[in-house]
This record gives sequence, C-alpha cells and structure tokens, in this order.
Amino acid sequence: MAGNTFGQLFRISTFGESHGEAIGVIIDGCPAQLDIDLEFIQTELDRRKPGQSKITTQRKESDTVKILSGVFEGKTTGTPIAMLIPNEDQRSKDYSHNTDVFRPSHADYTYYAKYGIRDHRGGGRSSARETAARVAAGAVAKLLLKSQGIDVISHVSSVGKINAPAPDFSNADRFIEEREKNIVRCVNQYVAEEMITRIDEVRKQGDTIGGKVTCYINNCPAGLGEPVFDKLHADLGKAMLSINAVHGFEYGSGFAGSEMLGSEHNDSPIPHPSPVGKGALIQTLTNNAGGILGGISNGMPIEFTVAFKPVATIMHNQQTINAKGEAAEISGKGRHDPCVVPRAVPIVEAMAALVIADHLLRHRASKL
Ligand SMILES: Cc1cc2nc3c(=O)[nH]c(=O)nc-3n(C[C@H](O)[C@H](O)[C@H](O)COP(=O)(O)O)c2cc1C
Ligand SMILES: C=C(O[C@@H]1CC(C(=O)O)=C[C@@H](OP(=O)(O)O)[C@H]1O)C(=O)O
Repeated sequence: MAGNTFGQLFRISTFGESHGEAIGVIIDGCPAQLDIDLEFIQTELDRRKPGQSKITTQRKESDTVKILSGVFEGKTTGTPIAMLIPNEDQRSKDYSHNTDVFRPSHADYTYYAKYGIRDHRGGGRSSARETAARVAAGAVAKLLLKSQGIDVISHVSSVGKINAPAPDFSNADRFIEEREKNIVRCVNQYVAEEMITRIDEVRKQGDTIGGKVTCYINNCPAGLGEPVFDKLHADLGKAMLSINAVHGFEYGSGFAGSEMLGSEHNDSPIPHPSPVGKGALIQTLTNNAGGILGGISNGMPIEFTVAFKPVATIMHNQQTINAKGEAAEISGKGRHDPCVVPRAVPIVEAMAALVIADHLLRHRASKL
C-alpha cells in the first residue's frame, strides 16, 4: 500500500508491527555493486535499539538484522534488498489494559477511526518499533552516500529547555570517534550529561519530555533536488515529519529567519577554494539557507532541526474514552521511553540518508 512506501528511485517499503513476529524493509532501486558492510548496518541498528539505558524503554531487543535478498558476495545485485528484524521481547499481556481504551495523544483512536480494527498489542504498527526497519534501510543509503563522500550526522540539540551547542561536525570521522566513546553512557548518542539527568528525573515522576535533534549533511554536491514540488527541503521535511512523535521541522535559519532583515539573512557567495563534488563552485559566508536554494542543494552543508513532542504514554492516571465513546481512565503500562530524542538520532540520520540517496539517483537521471 502506498502509505507504507517512501522514495522515487531509491524506494523503501516497511512492514511489521511492534508485537508481531518481525519487522522489516524492502529496498528497491539500490544500484548494483555497492559494497554492503553488514557490521555497519548492525551498528546503526544498535544505536537505535531499545533497552540499553535507564533513560530509554526497558524492552530488550537485539535488533539482529538478516539480509534475505539482493546482496551477493558482499555487493548489491541491483535486485530488491529484503531485510528482516525479528521481535524478541514483546510481552504482549502487559498491554491488555489497552485493548479497548484509547491512550491520550497516541495513535490508538486514529487507527481505530481509519481501519475499524487495531492491533492493540503495544503501539502495533504505530509503534516506533517500525523505525528499526527504516534505520536498516538508511544504513544502506548511508553506504551509498559514503561511496560519494557524503556524511549524514546528527546530535541531540535539546531536551526540554536544556540546549546543547553543536559538536564539531567538520570532521565526521572525529565526531563518530567521540560518539563511540560516549557509548559507555549507554545511549550510544551524543547526549549531554545534564540532559540524561533531566530525562531520568522526569522518568522517576512517571512523566515524559520532548526534545530536538539537529542534523548536518556534509559534502553534499550542489544540484540535488527538484525545482517545484519535490524540493529537497520539502522531501526532507516529509521524511522527518513521517517519524513518530515529530512536531516540527526547520532548515537553515528556520523560524528565526522570520525575525531577520534581508540584509542580515542573505548568504553572500564566495569562490570555493576546492570544489567539493560536481557543480559545487561556490560557498557562502553564512548558511541561513541551510544548504538549499530553490529546492536544490547549493553545495553548503545541509542543516535542519527536528522537534519531538513528549512521549504520549505517561504513568499517570488520565481521562480518556473507550471504543464505545464512554468516559474512561487510563494509566500507562508496559515499557516506554521517557524521551525519544536519544534513540531518534539514528532515525533522523536514516531518513535524511534515504532522501539524499533518492535525490542523488534522480540527479543522475536529470541530465546527460
Ligand atoms: C524512538 C522513538 C521511541 C518512541 N517511544 C515511545 C514510547 O515508548 N511510548 C509512546 O507512547 N510513544 C513513543 N514514541 C512516540 C509514538 O510512536 C508516537 O507518538 C505515536 O506513534 C503517535 O504518533 P504521533 O506522535 O507522530 O502523532 C516513540 C517515538 C520515537 C521516535
Ligand atoms: C520497541 C521499541 O520502542 C517502543 C516504541 C513505542 C511507541 O509507542 O512508539 C512503545 C514501546 O513499545 P510497545 O510498542 O511495545 O508499546 C517502546 O518500547 C523500539 O523502538 O524498538
């Protein structure tokens, strides 16, 4: 069904529910002869998987990925790549309270309204468990981008009102090395100590908190994107807004740009000392454009921020309704994230990599 697919030339379809047998993805359109590093794909999944820290859901999933097709002797064959991730720790009985009562601010009611039936075990298809499949596909897209020298990296830029300055992303390898060191913090991402303390505080109160992830795409050549509907920032926005719990997307100067004068906002082009990629013959003194003009990349780093709402399932008694429309009460049970942003980092990167991989292929098809 169209609702389960994403992309034009580098296309993915995901399948599976949180408490079903498995989740997975099929990638169609990945060029042949791309080196597939299974260890890298697994590492990306490990960055997202649940159950690794007190500040994430306690559901323990190994998220071990199996490639079923499309790869032969370590290289893509140009045929559909299917990847499967079994579910191992569902414990569905813990969710029986949820059978016919709708959790406030989760997707329980809207799924019921749309289909008249819903898999109430955990979040079913609406659970962010599905994003593991996106991360697996995104890892393949990242391998494609790496082969062209393009890096996609992001970090937790805020939790509640705590903001973090951007780490030094100018050297992607050094950043990734730093992040590896951070794995001892159990969250596998670049999360400030103060943020971890705040998330834990909120968790102990049975509550949840929102936050933001900022993403940088470095060495993206100029010329990727489309002039009208599928503008690069429009496709990035759609990709980000398709991630569970996302409530905002801004690129470049974003909402702050609306408070600026043109004389402050314009990015002055200067000659590029060493052109990166095809067509990247300029750079700009500032980057309020976020690396995109007229829907097409201009060769500067692409920068955007994604805002996530606080997790809906809280461990407090809340007013709601049941499937008959009668007043009811619900208190969260089962295992839930107190804040999604630490685990959202690899999801944001995966979706960004999928968009750039798709537009890279589209760009190659756009001129002789
Ligand atoms: C990484 C990640 C983990 C999440 N974990 C939970 C969770 O444990 N409990 C929950 O209620 N929502 C969680 N969410 C959010 C829900 O999946 C999301 O709110 C729900 O599908 C409704 O969709 P919407 O918020 O996009 O409207 C998570 C989201 C992400 C990205
Ligand atoms: C299992 C994962 O996270 C889940 C995301 C999620 C949600 O509502 O989004 C709710 C919880 O699971 P369940 O679907 O069992 O209620 C989280 O544990 C995962 O990310 O792999």
